Amino acid sequence: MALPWWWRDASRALASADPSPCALIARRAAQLDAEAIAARLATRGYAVLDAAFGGAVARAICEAIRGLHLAGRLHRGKVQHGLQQSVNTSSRGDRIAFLKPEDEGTPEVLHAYAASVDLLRERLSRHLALALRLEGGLDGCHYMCAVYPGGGAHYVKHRDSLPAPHRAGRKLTVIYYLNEGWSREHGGVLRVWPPGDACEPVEIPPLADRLLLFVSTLEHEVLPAWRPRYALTTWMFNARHSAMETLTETLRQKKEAAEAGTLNCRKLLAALDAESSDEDEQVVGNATAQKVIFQLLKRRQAKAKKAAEASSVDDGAG
Ligand SMILES: O=C(O)CCC(=O)C(=O)O
Ligand SMILES: [Fe+2]
Repeated sequence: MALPWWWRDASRALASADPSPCALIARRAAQLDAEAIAARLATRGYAVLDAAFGGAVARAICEAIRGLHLAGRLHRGKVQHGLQQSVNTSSRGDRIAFLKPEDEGTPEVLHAYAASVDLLRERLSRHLALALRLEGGLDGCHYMCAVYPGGGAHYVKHRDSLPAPHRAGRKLTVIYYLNEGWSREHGGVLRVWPPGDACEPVEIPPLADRLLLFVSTLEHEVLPAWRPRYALTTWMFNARHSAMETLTETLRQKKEAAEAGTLNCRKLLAALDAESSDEDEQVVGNATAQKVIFQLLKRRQAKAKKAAEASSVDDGAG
């Protein structure tokens, strides 16, 4: 039976069409040499891969992030102090958004990228030397897109994870750079300090289609960028260490709050004894107020007991 004319035309068109960025990502990701990347990370602490997914993929991802930026979905990057965060533009000038690939609003190409990087994580986590180096396996990924708007936006020297003896959850930082036509005068170079004291930093310009992986405890810094600079960052994490890190920090904060409460309580009681009312109401938290009331009740009880004893002595004397 002869095929209809449209069938022949359609199949020709399909065969000649460029594969979509999503298809390209999946294809190229499968070709990445995870074994070689893992070996390099285990020995040197970082690995740079150029022409990682192809220029078309970098362009499509860059467009998707630009779209999120224009739609107001990015916010100022925050500086982390334990579990607390604050905006500090002199430390960090980027605009970021954490991506949840499962969210409906996530562009398809970012979804495809996340799926492929997650596959790379699985393959990297089978490498024993790397697991030993990271003191744990790689259980999942968190994704963040970032735009440095130019005008000297930078990120001061920092680590994404605390080094030993801490066992932080983030194990590997993986950055896909998206900047076509980037040149020296645009700045925005990433400096990474490889392990070992004597090492000079390695300078990595954020060139389009470059994939950089490094151990998250390494110090690094983004030099001032003079043109908008786009990147998509993934943190590969160990689930048990992440949970322990959160728990340790929560306990530390609770202890700190309790200590501050005890101090406030002493100050308040001293103020009560001195019958002064200079204390700033703002320093009194709920827990502190409870402690103060409890102390007052105890004092009242002690006073009442003393008075009762005194009156029974009086009665006896009468
Ligand atoms: O974009 C980069 O090159 C690094 C950014 C960075 O260090 C971070 O977001 O923690
Ligand atoms: Fe970082």
